[in-house]
Amino acid sequence: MNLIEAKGLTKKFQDKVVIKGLDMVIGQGEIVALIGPNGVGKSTTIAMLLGILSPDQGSITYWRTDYQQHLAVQLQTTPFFEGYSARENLALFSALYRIRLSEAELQNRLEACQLGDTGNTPAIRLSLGQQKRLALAVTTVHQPTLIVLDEPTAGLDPRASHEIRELIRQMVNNNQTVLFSSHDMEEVETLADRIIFMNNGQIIAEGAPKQLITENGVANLDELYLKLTQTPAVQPIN
Ligand SMILES: Nc1ncnc2c1ncn2[C@@H]1O[C@H](COP(=O)(O)OP(=O)(O)OP(=O)(O)O)[C@@H](O)[C@H]1O
Repeated sequence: MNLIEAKGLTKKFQDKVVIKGLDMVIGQGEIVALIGPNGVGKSTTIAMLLGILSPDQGSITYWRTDYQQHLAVQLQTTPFFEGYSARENLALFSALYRIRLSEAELQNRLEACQLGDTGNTPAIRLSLGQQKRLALAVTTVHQPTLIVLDEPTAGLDPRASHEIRELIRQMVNNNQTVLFSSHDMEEVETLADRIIFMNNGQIIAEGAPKQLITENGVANLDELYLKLTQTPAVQPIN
């Protein structure tokens, strides 16, 4: 089943067309990586898919009409209530979603993201890796179908990044779908089932990491990235 089907999306800011007739499908249970250089339109595309921004042209079909209640979005900033502990933050976010979690359920959720021992620590005092894990716990407290993550491991050390990737894999094992953006090609290669590669407001390549590597005759995704984003060499004048 497809969760999202977008067709012919176009978006203009002032006079500049930043998304140019983009078609995109997100299937249930996938981990999809949206990649491409800075400023090519990834965030604009995500904002349109989430219904935050209207496309100037094109259409988006969702798997259910109340799709917004079954979405989670985690931006790079961590959205905690200052002065409250990790556990209290989780309880506050669940209240926002009108979900009542018992003390035992709160503890289970904290343990699921390796924060079982740090529930009483003020959220903003946690390490960056712990904060990112808590942010995942609070943004997914309502068990959403589709989770959108903006550079989920940006700024994290290798172990903290690994732990976030494990949480993302657990979500998909739990029948959730993840769409994430990243500039870390090694991460994309190990995590994504499918890559959507954008450049200049369009999709220029799409497929499983191994398939794209083979099709383009490159050794890895880093090389693919360089190949697909290279500017044409200046032609000598004869
Ligand atoms: N609200 C806005 N008003 C005007 N221009 C905008 C607006 N939002 C985005 N843009 C422009 O649209 C283009 C695409 O921006 P977008 O943020 O979608 O790129 P991106 O691929 O997500 O970049 P990054 O990887 O740096 O996050 C950029 O040129 C940006 O300056």
